[in-house]
Amino acid sequence: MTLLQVDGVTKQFGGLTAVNNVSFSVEEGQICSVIGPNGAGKSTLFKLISSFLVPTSGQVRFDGAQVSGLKPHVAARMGVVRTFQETTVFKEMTALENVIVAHQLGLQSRTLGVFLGSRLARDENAAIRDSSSEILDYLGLGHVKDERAVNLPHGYLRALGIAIAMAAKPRLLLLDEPFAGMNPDETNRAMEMVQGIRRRGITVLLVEHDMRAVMNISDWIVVISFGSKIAEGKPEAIRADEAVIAAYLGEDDLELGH
Ligand SMILES: Nc1ncnc2c1ncn2[C@@H]1O[C@H](COP(=O)(O)OP(=O)(O)OP(=O)(O)O)[C@@H](O)[C@H]1O
Repeated sequence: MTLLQVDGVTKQFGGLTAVNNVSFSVEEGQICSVIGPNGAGKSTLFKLISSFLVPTSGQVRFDGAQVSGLKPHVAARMGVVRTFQETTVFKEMTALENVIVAHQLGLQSRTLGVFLGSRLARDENAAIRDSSSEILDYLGLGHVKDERAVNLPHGYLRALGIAIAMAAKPRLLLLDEPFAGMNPDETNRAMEMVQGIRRRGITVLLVEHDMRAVMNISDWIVVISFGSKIAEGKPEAIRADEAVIAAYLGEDDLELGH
């Protein structure tokens, strides 16, 4: 079943067309990656899909409903959740407290805090704590859950950003360059984490520069260059695609996953 449909999406900034009539779809249960050289328009496309930018033309549909133009938190409530940058992690709080707060923020917007102080609220708080612990355990962060975020190494902080997004119970999780700045060990752990997220039944769309990681974990890859889609397909086909190879020529990290 098609979960996400990107339909002829274009974004112009003044005279510059950052994303040019891009269409593709993501099937439920897949890991789909959007890749492209520097400045190709990946970040812009990511923001268009996560409703942080409104397309100049075209639309994004999720589970049949239009999400482009909605406020990001409304799209999130529908199940389209993006990871949060490290800056939105509360550095002085522990990893567990961060995920609990993320759960509570979601809950607050649903119930307006009407249960506050009630027995139901206490039960709900216990459930939130359990669910938060479970997410951290699942993502391999169980042993650092009582560590303050400020003390966590880079890779763990990234994983915590994913844990925070998981608290919003996504159907589609959008990951913005999840492997950027990671060493090979961290990248391997992060790749396992993404596969684990999919095993939980969550569809994953990631935007990434790191070809190697993308080749290893993706079911489907969409390649953009200068704002336009130049190829899409399975990793083996993308690796051999001449337009893709040409687009990446001259990049420092030309690594088509070999
Ligand atoms: N808010 C904006 N205003 C004007 N131009 C923008 C804006 N955001 C992006 N651009 C331009 O759109 C083009 C695509 O940028 P974008 O950041 O989406 O590319 P990218 O593929 O994510 O690049 P990178 O891999 O370097 O992050 C670039 O030329 C960029 O300068």
